[in-house]
Amino acid sequence: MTNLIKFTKMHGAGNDYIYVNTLIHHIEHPEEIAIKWSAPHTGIGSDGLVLIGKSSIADFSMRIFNADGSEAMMCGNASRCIGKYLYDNSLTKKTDISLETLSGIKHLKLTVLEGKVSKVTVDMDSPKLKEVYFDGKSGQMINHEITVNGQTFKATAISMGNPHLVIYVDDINQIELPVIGPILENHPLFPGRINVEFAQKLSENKVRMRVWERGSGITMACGTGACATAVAGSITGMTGRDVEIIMDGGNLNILWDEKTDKVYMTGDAVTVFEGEIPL
Ligand SMILES: N[C@@H](CCC[C@H](N)C(=O)O)C(=O)O
Repeated sequence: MTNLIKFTKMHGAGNDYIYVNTLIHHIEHPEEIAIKWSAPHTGIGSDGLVLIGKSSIADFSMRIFNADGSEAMMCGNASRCIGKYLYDNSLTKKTDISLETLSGIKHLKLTVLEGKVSKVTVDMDSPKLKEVYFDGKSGQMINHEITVNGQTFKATAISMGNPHLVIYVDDINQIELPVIGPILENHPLFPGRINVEFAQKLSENKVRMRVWERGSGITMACGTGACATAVAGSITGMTGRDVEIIMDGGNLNILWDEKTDKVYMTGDAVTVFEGEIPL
């Protein structure tokens, strides 16, 4: 008998994932399923697969797999969508939800409009600048010069639970993201690969950003990437600590709180459709 799996396609700022409630359906090999279902022509089409599950240390848990099947530690846009999924499907009545991720417990604050979640603020915890994810050495990488295809960029590495390389440029339209993105993702400085954000300051509190995601390529938005971009903007003196990040698929508001050192991300969460697919 065919095992039909119920899924929900959701997006946050255009970053789209397939969501499965593992309280109902067990997914044995998520790495393989993520590749199969994310394929645009032969699958459902998405930036990856997100599994919602139970947790012994938080209200629920999240696992996130990129379109190439690699598992990531954290996903900002998916964490907001999970908040919507849980509330809109009556899996919780809470509007403050704790979510276990591979990078720790995150706290979600839901805004409910006419019985449905319209936006979510996530406490993304403190950014880390000294995490060992580049070059096998610890230490900071702030405005570090990296040359790719004859172009030299000033890059800042930040972990928001997952690794990001943020590069501020004068004109983002001059950046050939499909060419430069994969080179930086796989640069020898980053043995674990890295997410790459190109950013252009529009004003003290507005930044245009485009992303090349590790394991998924160009996506319309990246929540952790938006947080890293705001933090990099602030530490390099480009922006303030309260910034709107404008991406291809939508905007996110990022606040890096001076008192607590925590980063708060606020944005939409949208249900696109529900379906069933054979495993
Ligand atoms: N789109 C995400 C991040 C997904 C994981 C990332 N590609 C990685 O491998 O670290 C977000 O919204 O944060």
